[in-house]
Amino acid sequence: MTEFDFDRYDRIRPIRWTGDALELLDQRKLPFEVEYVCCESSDAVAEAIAALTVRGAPAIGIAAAWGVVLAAREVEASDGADAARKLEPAIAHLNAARPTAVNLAWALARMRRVLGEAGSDWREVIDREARAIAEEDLAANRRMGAMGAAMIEPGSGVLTHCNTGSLATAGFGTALGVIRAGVAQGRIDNVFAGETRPWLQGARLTVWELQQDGIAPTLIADAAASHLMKSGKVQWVIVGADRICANGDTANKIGTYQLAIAARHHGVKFMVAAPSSTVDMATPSGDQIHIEERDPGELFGLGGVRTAAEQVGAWNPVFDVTPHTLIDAIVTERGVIENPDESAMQAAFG
Ligand SMILES: CSC[C@H]1O[C@H](OP(=O)(O)O)[C@H](O)[C@@H]1O
Repeated sequence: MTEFDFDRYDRIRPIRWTGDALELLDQRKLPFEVEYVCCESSDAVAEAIAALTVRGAPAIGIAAAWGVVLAAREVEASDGADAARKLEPAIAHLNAARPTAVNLAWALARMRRVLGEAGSDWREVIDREARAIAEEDLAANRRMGAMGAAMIEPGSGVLTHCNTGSLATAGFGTALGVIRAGVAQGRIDNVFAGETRPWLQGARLTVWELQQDGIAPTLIADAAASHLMKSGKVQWVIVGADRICANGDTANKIGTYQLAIAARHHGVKFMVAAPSSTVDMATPSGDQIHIEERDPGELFGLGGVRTAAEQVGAWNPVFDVTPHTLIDAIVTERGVIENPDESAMQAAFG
């Protein structure tokens, strides 16, 4: 990977700190409009996270960290402990914006911790911490890209789900980072992307992102995944994660679990790529993960046009849990865990 030209493959930045405000690339408008939303308060950041203006597990953690910096503009405090007390309502509000991705709580816990230890320079301390969270995420993604790609045989086809690229992170991406690196190294010949209904992260975001890099993806309906695997055109399913538990069970975008079941049935390998900030050793297994349920209205139409019959009921869980037994490899910046289970996770993260 020393030869990898990151500048060529890593140009999208979904989160920009101006020094006074947080600019978020509005993912609700992509791929047709590339427009940044300007957040000048922590409430605006919390709202942007809840509305999916910014989305993707690492990206919402980074945005929330900058949300704390914005909240600090409204507070007078003598030292970090005093500031931490006064900022707690804003931090709690940010934390409640979305429940499943642990990166949000993780980033806010980091901000709380440094505040608690800071003196009168607490404003600079939290500014530095928010910047560090973003920079570390980018570095982690680049490392994961190298390690994940190394597992893929040259000439392979891969299938991915949802959007795990630059848009979902500080840059480069998790699963999509592995795919970018794999394409650049000539290991991956074909990239298939599932639409990812109902919000269409795959069709609207992943496909657009890959096109920015000059990579031509093939879009499939989510329902076509098993048929694709049976055709022999993919050797790996590569996905991101919103929370990885102490036994390796992994929460990710709804539809991931059925991809893992189908992959095992067809002898296709299944890789999860996520930074260590997505690992939650305090949650023993997937049974304890809070699965976000969004507005059933997301299922009733497409692009503002109603497609469902009137007065129908709907259930809209937006994540599911893949049991660790269906995962061949978890890749974080700390290394690769093959056949993850409780003891392998404990050895890597305990
Ligand atoms: C590397 S992002 C992880 C994760 O975030 C996505 O969810 P959402 O679009 O609802 O924020 C999806 O599950 C990705 O795999």
